[in-house]
Amino acid sequence: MPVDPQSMLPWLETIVTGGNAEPPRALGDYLDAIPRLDSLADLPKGTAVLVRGDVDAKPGDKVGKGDIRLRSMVETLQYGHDRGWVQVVFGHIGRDPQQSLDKVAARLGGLMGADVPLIKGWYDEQTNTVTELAASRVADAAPGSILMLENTRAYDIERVLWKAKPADLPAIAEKLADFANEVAGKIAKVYVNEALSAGSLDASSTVVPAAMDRVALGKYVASEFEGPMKKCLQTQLVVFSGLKIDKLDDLEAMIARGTIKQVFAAGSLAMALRKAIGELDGKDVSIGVAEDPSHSDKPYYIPRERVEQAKQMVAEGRKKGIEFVVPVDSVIEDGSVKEALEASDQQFDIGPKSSALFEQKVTEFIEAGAKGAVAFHNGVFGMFEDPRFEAGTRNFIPQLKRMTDAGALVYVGGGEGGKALEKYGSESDVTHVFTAGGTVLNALGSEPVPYLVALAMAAK
Ligand SMILES: Nc1ncnc2c1ncn2[C@@H]1O[C@H](COP(=O)(O)OP(=O)(O)O)[C@@H](O)[C@H]1O
Ligand SMILES: O=C(OP(=O)(O)O)[C@H](O)COP(=O)(O)O
Repeated sequence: MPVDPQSMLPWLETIVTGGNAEPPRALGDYLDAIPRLDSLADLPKGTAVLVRGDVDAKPGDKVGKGDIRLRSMVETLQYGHDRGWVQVVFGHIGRDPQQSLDKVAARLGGLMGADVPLIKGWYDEQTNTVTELAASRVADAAPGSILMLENTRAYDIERVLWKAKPADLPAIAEKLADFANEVAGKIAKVYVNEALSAGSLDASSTVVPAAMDRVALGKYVASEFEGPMKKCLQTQLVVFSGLKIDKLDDLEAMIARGTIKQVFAAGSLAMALRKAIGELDGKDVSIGVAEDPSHSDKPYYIPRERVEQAKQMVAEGRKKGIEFVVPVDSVIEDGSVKEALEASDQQFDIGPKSSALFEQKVTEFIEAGAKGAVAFHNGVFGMFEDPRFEAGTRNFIPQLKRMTDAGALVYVGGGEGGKALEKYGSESDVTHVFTAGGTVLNALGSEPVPYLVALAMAAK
């Protein structure tokens, strides 16, 4: 059904405010509201179906390399192929709008044992229309075909919601409604989301469903949310690290769920927590340049309100018996190790005493009876791409294996944490590795996953 700009506006408000529901809906509520792939079993042969695909991949020289997200789509695409649907896979690759999906289309073709032609120039931003070329390629495709549209981020409209505030929405609602209607009118009116990692506010994930007659969750995405993701909602031990301080919101939401007993933190989060713990215990802890307002434009900067937030989290957490395990030393910019940072120091990794402390705390977790306990690991402990700052991350990966071997269920978020596991250990060291980073944090943390919000609305 075409969507008009008046109904697009509240739709967009819901998307950019992260659900906007009171009380906020839980992951399970969104999942219950969205049909699964089997609900489309009655679609006749030849039906065009848009598949929002997890195409942000870097296929290596052979199958199995860099294509895990593409392999995650195979079951859903095979299902549609067996029913003779014309499946049109679309999605983004990287953040550079010039990047092409040609290698991705070729690898997907290899995985499916079929040619997957890539349709370039499928949208005209001047006229805000799907091109005739793209429309006719889809209309003329034989039943069972799989086609791919070129990188959705080649078009500005795909990214127009990224920084949009509610006040900006009236001015863009019409254009986005036109976009959704064009795609529905000229490509397909049925939509499947099989893109676990597509967690940003891309129009292909959050706006196009508005004009669809029917939507469904793909096989892989549904099973990841229903299985491992729901299991992670019961985490007892969480390891959180990385550079993004807004992960503090996600950590707070995870703690609020009430199952967490131990928090291991490194990176920026640990800086905020170290400062907070120091202030609560009456000690003056410096976190170096991370608290220097002249660095407020830097990614490692920790605004004062984040320290206040961390203080509240620690104070309340301690009352509930939650243990916060934070670094006791840091590797700074020149590669040396310091226990107390000076005002001009920037930390790039945790130090050896911290690694020993983390190992000791994992031992305590195991000795307390880890069997069946859930551990969730996200991020990296330092700038691990540089050998001078990799030791903290490298030393912790074997701790994940120790927990797994002791019977714990260990889950690792994709993104950098997943890369570190691949580099210093192996997937078999843990229970499960997600093929997404940001989406997992959304699902477990403070904001709902935008595409689940969109699909739940579309399903209504
Ligand atoms: N001190 C640091 N601690 C953690 N990560 C850092 C640090 N300095 C730089 N980084 C970089 O930040 C990236 C990871 O941060 P982040 O984006 O928060 O994690 P993720 O992508 O897993 O969500 C890595 O590329 C890492 O090299
Ligand atoms: O690789 C991705 O996410 P991830 O690094 O959170 O796993 C996705 O393609 C999302 O990418 P984006 O953060 O550019 O939207």
